[in-house]
Amino acid sequence: MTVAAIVPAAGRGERLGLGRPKALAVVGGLALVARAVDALVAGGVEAVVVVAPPGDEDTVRAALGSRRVVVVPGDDDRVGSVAAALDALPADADVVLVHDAARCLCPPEVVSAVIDAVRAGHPAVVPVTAVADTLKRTGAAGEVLATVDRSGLAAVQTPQGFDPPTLRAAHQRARERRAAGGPVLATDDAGLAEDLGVTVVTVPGDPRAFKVTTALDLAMAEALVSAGPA
Ligand SMILES: Nc1ccn([C@@H]2O[C@H](COP(=O)(O)OP(=O)(O)OP(=O)(O)O)[C@@H](O)[C@H]2O)c(=O)n1
Ligand SMILES: C[C@](O)(CO)[C@H](O)COP(=O)(O)O
Repeated sequence: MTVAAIVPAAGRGERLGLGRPKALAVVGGLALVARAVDALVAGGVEAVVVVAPPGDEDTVRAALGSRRVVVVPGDDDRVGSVAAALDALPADADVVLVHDAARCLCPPEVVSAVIDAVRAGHPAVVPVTAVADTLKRTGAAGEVLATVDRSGLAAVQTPQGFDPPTLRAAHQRARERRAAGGPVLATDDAGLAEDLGVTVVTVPGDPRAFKVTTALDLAMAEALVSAGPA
């Protein structure tokens, strides 16, 4: 039995604005995608499928160096990119993680906690952190409509863990919804599993698993790597 992972790295990184795919941005001398793969392997992942921007597969392979990964081309959105990797998973995988290349500093302990929870029998697992800010619902003109009770809310990170049939069924349902002209509203894989009626459980996430989205995030990642192990 194998612990496998899909690393969606096919985004264009518009909000980071480097003019090249975000997964190829470098922190402490290593591309984000290489750091994300290393974190997964350190946490117990044995086989990795990286999803590259179509046309940039060789550049992504070069950034990954000698790491033993399969690289496949992605799609227009994250859901499509993860789906594009499903057929490249090892046949004997009993756990599949999906981990954003952009969450490049995820501690290995988070990875292993997600794997352990799937192996304990949970079909879908997400790492979460507490929400620190007050949350408000706003209207079209930016006016505050209501204050949201944050006590029952959590911020969701990756890696998200699944038993393979659950992840495949979740993406099959998403494909069917798209084919029928309906929207795919989920912004993560666990959301697709929820759409199937699967109960998703949580494990503790970690602030270091933040998603590099903007230039400030990239600067924070660089500072954390320069500061050394926390
Ligand atoms: N078509 C896409 C879009 C996103 N992703 C991946 O999904 C993760 C989370 O996406 P996000 O942080 O939004 O990355 P980008 O889409 O690159 O960012 P932006 O929205 O700023 O362009 C990233 O690792 C990204 O590479 C992907 O594989 N395929
Ligand atoms: C999958 C994710 O990282 C969980 O928080 C998040 O939903 C990705 O969102 P994005 O808009 O594709 O960056």
